[in-house]
Amino acid sequence: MKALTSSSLYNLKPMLGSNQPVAPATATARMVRSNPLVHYANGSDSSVTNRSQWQSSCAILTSKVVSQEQSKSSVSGGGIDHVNGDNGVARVNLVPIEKSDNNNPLVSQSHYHLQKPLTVTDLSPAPMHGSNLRVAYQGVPGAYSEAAAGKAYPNCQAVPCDQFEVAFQAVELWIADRAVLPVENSLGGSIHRNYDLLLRHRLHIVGEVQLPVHHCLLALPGVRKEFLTRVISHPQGLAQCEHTLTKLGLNVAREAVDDTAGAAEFIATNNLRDTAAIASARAAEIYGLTILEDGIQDDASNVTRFVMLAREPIIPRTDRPFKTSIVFAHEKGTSVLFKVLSAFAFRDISLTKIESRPNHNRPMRLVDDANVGTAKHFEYMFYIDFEASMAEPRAQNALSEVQEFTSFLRVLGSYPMDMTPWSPSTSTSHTSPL
Ligand SMILES: O=C(O)C(=O)C[C@]1(C(=O)O)C=C[C@@H](O)C=C1
Repeated sequence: MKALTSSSLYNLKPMLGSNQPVAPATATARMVRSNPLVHYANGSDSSVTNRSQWQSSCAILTSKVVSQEQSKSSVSGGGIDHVNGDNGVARVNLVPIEKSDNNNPLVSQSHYHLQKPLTVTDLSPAPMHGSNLRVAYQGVPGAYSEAAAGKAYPNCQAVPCDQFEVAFQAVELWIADRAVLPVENSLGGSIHRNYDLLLRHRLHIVGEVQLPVHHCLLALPGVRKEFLTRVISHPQGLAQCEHTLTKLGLNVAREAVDDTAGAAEFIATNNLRDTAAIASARAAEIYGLTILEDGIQDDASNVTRFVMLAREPIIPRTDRPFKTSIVFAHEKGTSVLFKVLSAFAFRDISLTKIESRPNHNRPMRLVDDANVGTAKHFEYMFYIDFEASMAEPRAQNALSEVQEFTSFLRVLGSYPMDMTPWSPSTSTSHTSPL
């Protein structure tokens, strides 16, 4: 499958029907009520979806839309006649039900679904496993992100995207159902860009996976290490193998590319006999390269943590360990951090991650419940992951307190923890069922 690019997403819009963006049904869902929603003042908030796609997927829903202007425009195609705007609420007309064709099981089945009233089961979150789930990831086949998609959603359809931002947009535009996003590695640390993207988009974290990352040095068949003048990979791949490359005597140029498997593909496509790639054994298989060295990560227990993103949050539970991710800021500076940490310490809630991202010169537009927006300047945005479910009173109380200390607080998601024990990584070629 060809990787999605931002221009291919743009080209897809007219094909899907209307190219008018509209907010998804839960775009305004707030887990901590009366909390301001964040937008970038420069209008870069791209939490949009395709109107006709959205309408055809949910025939009997109403949704708050981005603006009255958008809600008033009529839509053609997608099986919905038109949408009326009224105080920012779009009413979706019901799809007319055609005469039933009892000889055609598909037609009669779809009518059955249209006529059947919604039940509690219909409203429960989509199953974690399902062969129909389309999962967007950054990279090309053979990338670790593809393996993470397969670990999170066995038998899913993995959708390659050329950039992380495109993976977010693929979900927002209903081209994919989930996106999988690397956020931190045990050797290379945080993948900062993805924290910024989590803030700028309105997707929800619905799960996490820890993927052991087992790197190989790949080259064209017949190439020996002595021929190499260059090693290419994703910056994280290069960082995770830095010392081993030096130990192997490979003091050659190191160049960063978009993803590890893309590096392998680049060597194969351009028949580069002086270049090696750091990538997975599966990438070697796909692009016809040989493995010069196996397991070249600097630490055997090299693990990358990925989060899964969806348009809707999942309902937090207490029957298994959950983690919750939040982002917060205060316009009066960073002294708030100590108070926030104490809200968790006081309730014995363990933190598994703290990240701060500078936010200078990026005013943000916060929207309150009355839809009134104000521009705020935050010097830093703080991200925290803590080990508790939003369904637990202690987590709810901690967040109420955090909300008192902060000018901006958003729950990015409350989701089941990946409890897989961290063990030395083995080859990832067998971990991906894709
Ligand atoms: O390039 C890939 O294969 C990816 O999936 C990206 C990525 C990352 O961004 O950290 C994922 C896992 C590894 O840590 C190396 C690279």
